[in-house]
Amino acid sequence: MKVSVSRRAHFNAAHRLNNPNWSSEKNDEIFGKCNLPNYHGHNYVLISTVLGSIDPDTGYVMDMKVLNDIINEEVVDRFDHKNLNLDTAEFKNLNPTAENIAVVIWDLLRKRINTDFKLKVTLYETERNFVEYEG
Ligand SMILES: Nc1nc2c(c(=O)[nH]1)N=C([C@H](O)[C@H](O)COP(=O)(O)OP(=O)(O)OP(=O)(O)O)CN2
Ligand SMILES: [Zn+2]
Repeated sequence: MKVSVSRRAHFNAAHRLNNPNWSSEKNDEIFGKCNLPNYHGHNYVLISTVLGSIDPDTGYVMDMKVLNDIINEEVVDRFDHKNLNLDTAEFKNLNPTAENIAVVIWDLLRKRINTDFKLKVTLYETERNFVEYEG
């Protein structure tokens, strides 16, 4: 029997979508206002979901306090109030789209969560735009 546990977190960050191999005209055509040179921000909402068996001793799949500590250490401390393009190593050479941010976050969390568990991240960039990644 597998059960999932999820933890919601949030971080605020600035970004600019840009492909350095394209002309400014093409970047404007593809990314529109998301390519504006002075960056813009989002209130990102991250839902991290761990799927596994219930430990008969604790009744937990995974202690959500431990999950919360991992999310804070790996994601919130790293990205909150940062300019993703300028301030983070992860997006120096990677376009900080919601898709790429979700994959980067999944990789960071995956290293810290027992491989007995499946991991899924859902990242809301706006109230209406969200992406999901599960490896
Ligand atoms: N596949 C993707 N498409 C888009 C991404 C992305 O990361 N992946 N990102 C953007 C922009 O960065 C931003 O998310 C769009 O913001 P906005 O147009 O303001 O989106 P809203 O849902 O808040 O606005 P609406 O009022 O619903 O248009 C664009 N595309
Ligand atoms: Zn944006």
